[in-house]
Amino acid sequence: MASRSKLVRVLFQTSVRLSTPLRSYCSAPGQHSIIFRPRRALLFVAGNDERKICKIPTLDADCVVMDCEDAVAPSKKDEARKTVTRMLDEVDFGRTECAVRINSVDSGLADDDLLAILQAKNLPSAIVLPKVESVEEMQTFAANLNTAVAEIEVNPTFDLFAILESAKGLMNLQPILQEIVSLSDMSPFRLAALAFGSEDFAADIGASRTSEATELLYARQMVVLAAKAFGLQAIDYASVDFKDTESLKRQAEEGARFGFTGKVAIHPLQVPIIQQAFSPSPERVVWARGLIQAFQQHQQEGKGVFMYEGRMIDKPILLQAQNMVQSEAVEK
Ligand SMILES: CC(=O)SCCNC(=O)CCNC(=O)[C@H](O)C(C)(C)COP(=O)(O)OP(=O)(O)OC[C@H]1O[C@@H](n2cnc3c(N)ncnc32)[C@H](O)[C@@H]1OP(=O)(O)O
Ligand SMILES: O=CC(=O)O
Ligand SMILES: [Mg+2]
Repeated sequence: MASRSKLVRVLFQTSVRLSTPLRSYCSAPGQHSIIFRPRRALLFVAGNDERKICKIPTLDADCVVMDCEDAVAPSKKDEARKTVTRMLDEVDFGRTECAVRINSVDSGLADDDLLAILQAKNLPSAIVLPKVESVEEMQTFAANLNTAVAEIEVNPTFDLFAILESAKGLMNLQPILQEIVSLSDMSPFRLAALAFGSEDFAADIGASRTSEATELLYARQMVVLAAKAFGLQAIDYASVDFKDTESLKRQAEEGARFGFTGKVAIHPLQVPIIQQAFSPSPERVVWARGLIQAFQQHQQEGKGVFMYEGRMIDKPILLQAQNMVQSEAVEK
């Protein structure tokens, strides 16, 4: 674990380095950390699988996550780092945002991942950190990222997606999030999303996975609640049975109803199904717009509650309708 004094030293070194903008982000330069990005499908791909990475621009995913962690065998970690770094520079990902999942802090591999990836000229806009479990490892991550950034000539800022996938991580969630927010004041990252890692979580608590996912219910809702409390996007689990597209549709629609803003995809077949599930349907948007208008009329008449298309409407339902209209607007 990095001591506070080491962290402060590294932060100081970072703050005095050159800031010539020689590099760029691999998607949407200039939009980083300012504009809300829809991240409905986050398509994972093994970092050492060049053939699959080269297919990404044809798949119309909101976000690709090139993986250096569990999709990569221990003997291929170095190959994955080199391939990801090269792909960042060689592939035009078009509208698809680029993220990289590094190994967990606990693995001892995260430093080398960061140092390698930061050699790319087109840096990823987001870093995905798996198996987040403690305040101390977030301090180590921040110190390591600051050290790695100090080696390059630009001042990037990364969106951070933290994956919660253990009982310990979920039980420590609030202090972890508070620490990340305070570290991000002095570090080149901004926490943007929480993701739920169902497969590691099931292994951690000794659960058996089912298509209905009732064994994940409490943990998923904890992730959504924490994400909303901290103003973050919430990314639901990977449905690994990728040929079962009917179940995927049901699972993705359920995630959207729970308040998740997106979902992990592992196969191209899943991308359109997930993106559709996390987009409000045109009929719902028309319904929401009508409701908002009716609400305003009733407010002018001094009525807080009224009936609209057979349902009782009051302020919280107005807020839900406003969410729907807003999410349609950002996805355009
Ligand atoms: C629990 C977790 O940690 S989830 C996150 C980590 N897991 C991952 O990253 C896994 C990502 N997914 C994959 O690697 C693959 O989809 C697999 C291994 C599951 C199946 O791969 P394949 O056997 O090649 O599947 P399939 O033959 O159906 O693929 C159809 C086409 O889509 C491509 N494809 C498959 N998955 C992906 C992907 N994730 N990204 C881009 N292209 C892909 C294949 O290359 C193939 O095209 P090709 O014939 O031109 O090569
Ligand atoms: O990392 C993802 C998971 O499900 O585990
Ligand atoms: Mg995992």
